[in-house]
Amino acid sequence: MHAERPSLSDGRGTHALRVIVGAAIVAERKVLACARAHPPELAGMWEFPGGKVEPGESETGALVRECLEELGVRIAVGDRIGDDIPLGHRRTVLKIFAARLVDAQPRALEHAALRWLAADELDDVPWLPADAPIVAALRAGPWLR
Ligand SMILES: Nc1nc2c([nH]c(=O)n2[C@H]2C[C@H](O)[C@@H](COP(=O)(O)OP(=O)(O)OP(=O)(O)O)O2)c(=O)[nH]1
Repeated sequence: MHAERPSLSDGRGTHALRVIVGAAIVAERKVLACARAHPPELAGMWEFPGGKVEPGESETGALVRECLEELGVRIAVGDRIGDDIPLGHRRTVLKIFAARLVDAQPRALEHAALRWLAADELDDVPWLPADAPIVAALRAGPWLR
């Protein structure tokens, strides 16, 4: 017997469910948006900082690690924003969490640029298409009020 990663069966075999986590970091009624530097097909599109949950890691743990790597900040992770978003044709979902800064100010260690956006500025940047429901939830919800 050995421990298995959570998995789903699709009738063609068993595949691990891959989870990408992202942080909607809110401060002073603005949310942090980050411009991707790579790969070329995603460069210039804006996203929430985050990345893949590695084997053995919690979703929250992955988000804290990614924000430290990408922005040089420690965050406190809050509630989910929106629902799971399926990404592409693979068994991958995107999950976004509200978060706040614990100490330092974010620096673009891996991104091309950072911007703090108020509710009425959310459309000022081209978000990755999958982020549209999250951007809509941020605009309608309590986080930026
Ligand atoms: N971090 C993040 N990824 C997003 C968002 N929206 C969205 O479609 N994605 C997609 C883009 C990428 O295909 C994937 C995340 O991959 P990534 O390359 O950032 O993840 P990672 O840092 O763990 O990857 P790696 O370079 O270490 O392999 O999820 C978002 O708001 N934040």
